[in-house]
Amino acid sequence: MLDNLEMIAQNDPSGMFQAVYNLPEQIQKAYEIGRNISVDIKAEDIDKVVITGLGGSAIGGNLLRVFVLDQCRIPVIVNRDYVLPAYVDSKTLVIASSYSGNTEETLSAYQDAKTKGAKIIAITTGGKLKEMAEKDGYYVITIPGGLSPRAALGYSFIPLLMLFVRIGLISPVDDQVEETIKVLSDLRERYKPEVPEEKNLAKRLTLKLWNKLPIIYGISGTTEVIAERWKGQICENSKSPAYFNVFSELNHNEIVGTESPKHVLGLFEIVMLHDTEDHKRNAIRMDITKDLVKGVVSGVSDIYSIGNSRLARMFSLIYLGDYVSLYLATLYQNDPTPVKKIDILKNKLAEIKD
Ligand SMILES: O=P(O)(O)OC[C@H]1O[C@](O)(CO)[C@@H](O)[C@@H]1O
Repeated sequence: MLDNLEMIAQNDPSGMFQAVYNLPEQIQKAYEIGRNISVDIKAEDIDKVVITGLGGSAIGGNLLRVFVLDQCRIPVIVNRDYVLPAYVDSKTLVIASSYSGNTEETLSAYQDAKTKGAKIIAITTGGKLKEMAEKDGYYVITIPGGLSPRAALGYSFIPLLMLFVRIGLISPVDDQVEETIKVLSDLRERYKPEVPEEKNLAKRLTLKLWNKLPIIYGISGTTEVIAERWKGQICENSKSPAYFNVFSELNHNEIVGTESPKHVLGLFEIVMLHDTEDHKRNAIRMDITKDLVKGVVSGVSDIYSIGNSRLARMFSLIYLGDYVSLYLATLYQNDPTPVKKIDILKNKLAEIKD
């Protein structure tokens, strides 16, 4: 069914498949942008980093938070609100991340960062954020426009990673970026529409999730944000629901909610994301949980990261989720690009001034 290339083309008039296919090139360009960052902030000038953004931009920040967990000696926090926490001060680096540069919560948080006297860096394609940050004299990392924010994860994540290296918060990542580009370039030749179902993991997994409720499980400290990314991509690209949760937390509550109602649970199709750096006890928890829910839910699939470096493994899982969300969109006959409900919401919000 997913081998019908004409059907895929019809449901992707705006080229989201192409944007996903181009992720390795995007990461290469993002890396070059990152290498040219020339801020004069030093690690000793700051005692925490707050990345403020929404949706795809928040995911970029959140991936960074997890990526640096084993190295960075100061807290990295992601803020998705109009305001920043009270602990933001002159020793805080606030990174305002908005692909469009016009997301109202991010613009408001940017103003709050100014009021609180934080050190500020903006990452954006333009919009009001770039205008304000340049006028206020803050450093702006300008990334290329023309994509949906969720298709620009390379641009919203890699330059921030390079910024962390530049500031001295983490060690260089050049080899990891290189490996990531290689791994993704290989994976796209395995996941692309021309590869038939029997050889294409992305298509086979999509067929399991089709007409079901995808539940994506990650593990704290490794795949937690990737599970969230899968959920977001399925919702925005496929226009269908999906949920995610994280081990071990879900073992302390969600696991109990698997007895009734049976007809609803029977629609749950679980995807468990695995990584070589998962805490051993969490890996065991995943196995036990699988046994506990088998026969109750529709099915459980185990997906393993590919590659040696942390970065390559992270992106290998993200990439599969991106392709799955596009194939699901195809099966539901939805164009992955437009997000009409968000547009309606934004228009209604614009009518209401406070
Ligand atoms: O990166 P931006 O442009 O601030 O957008 C944030 C999020 O807002 C949306 O544009 C929708 O409101 C998402 O698609 C996006 O991920």
